[in-house]
Amino acid sequence: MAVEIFYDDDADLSIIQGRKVAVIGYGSQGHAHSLSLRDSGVDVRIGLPEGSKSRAKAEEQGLRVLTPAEASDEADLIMILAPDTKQRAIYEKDIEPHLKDGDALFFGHGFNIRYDLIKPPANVDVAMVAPKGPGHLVRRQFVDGKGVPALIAVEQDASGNAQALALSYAAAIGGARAGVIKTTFTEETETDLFGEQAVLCGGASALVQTGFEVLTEAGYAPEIAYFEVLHELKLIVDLMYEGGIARQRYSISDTAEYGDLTRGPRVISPAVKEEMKKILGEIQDGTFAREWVAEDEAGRPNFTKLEEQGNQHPIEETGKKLRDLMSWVDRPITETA
Ligand SMILES: NC(=O)C1=CN([C@@H]2O[C@H](COP(=O)(O)OP(=O)(O)OC[C@H]3O[C@@H](n4cnc5c(N)ncnc54)[C@H](OP(=O)(O)O)[C@@H]3O)[C@@H](O)[C@H]2O)C=CC1
Ligand SMILES: CC[C@](O)(C(C)=O)C(=O)O
Ligand SMILES: [Mg+2]
Ligand SMILES: [Mg+2]
Repeated sequence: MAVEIFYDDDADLSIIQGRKVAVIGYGSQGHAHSLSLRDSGVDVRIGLPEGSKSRAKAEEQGLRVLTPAEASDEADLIMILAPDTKQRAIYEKDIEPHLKDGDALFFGHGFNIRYDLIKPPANVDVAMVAPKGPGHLVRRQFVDGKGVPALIAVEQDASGNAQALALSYAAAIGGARAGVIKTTFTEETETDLFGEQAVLCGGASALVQTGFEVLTEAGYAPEIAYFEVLHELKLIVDLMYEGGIARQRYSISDTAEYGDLTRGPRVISPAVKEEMKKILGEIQDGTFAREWVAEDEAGRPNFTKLEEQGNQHPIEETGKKLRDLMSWVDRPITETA
């Protein structure tokens, strides 16, 4: 099915400039949206609980910080950029009581609507602006005059103008410089979860760690293994980003390309594809969402254990030592958050 893609010329920035926006949360996405909205001439306030460690960062950037309830009450567009597992409680306590006719409730990811965790009233617009990239790069690219593509979706169009509002918001954070695709909450949620689990985060991290293990367990130097499977991965992916897999293959040696063509499918074998399909099925039927919500409610025991195991992986120690010797590589994640 053909998608609709919108660019800056299709967006009317004055729509979002006429709204009072509350951004709930000031983490990876929250800081990027808030600062870029402000730089685009939008009236923004931040909603954070008293005692939140993000408060100082937002205030240092000159943003007005209120509690989530105060920010929701004052605003007529509320963008929820708190962690997905916290959103339902925040919505019920701090947002829902303050929703008025004509308000808009915005999300940066469709999880809570797709899995029926939040059920907004009929008198508000419900829409999504989901950048297809990490928040710190959403902000960095905006500042550099570029943009990260974004998806927009409208779940509920109470005003009759929700799509134009979402597109205007997306343009204000730089998304329409790169392209804004119209989708649904369901399509965004399922493809985003699949992408991060199977390819971008889960798949890539496991590929790199396993490649490092195979080389070092065979007696090769960890420093060489690190450069080979992690550092150089960025340089190879940069070529894919610029010109697709074809450009990557144009730049590498024909020896590498023959290995790529014949060995790649042995690593990502039909069994791996079957596992990817299973993972997609668990996303589609709600198994993953139920598991993640229950894990969070239990205090994240498995998450914490696995995160710690990842931090202890030998590739991290080797990488830190090498990155410290390349001043241009280990740049601060962002100047702002
Ligand atoms: N990370 C990313 O790049 C992407 C994220 N998204 C989506 O964006 C949303 C936000 O994710 P992300 O930016 O990663 O989140 P982060 O974990 O980076 O930041 C969460 C923010 O919410 C704050 N917070 C925690 N509890 C509350 C509360 N009760 N009330 C108000 N604020 C609270 C945190 O404050 P404190 O400092 O006190 O913890 C923090 O500022 C999610 O829906 C996610 O799926 C979408 C695309 C990409
Ligand atoms: C790839 C992970 C992501 O979906 C993102 C940065 O887009 C996320 O949820 O953080
Ligand atoms: Mg994503
Ligand atoms: Mg995601």
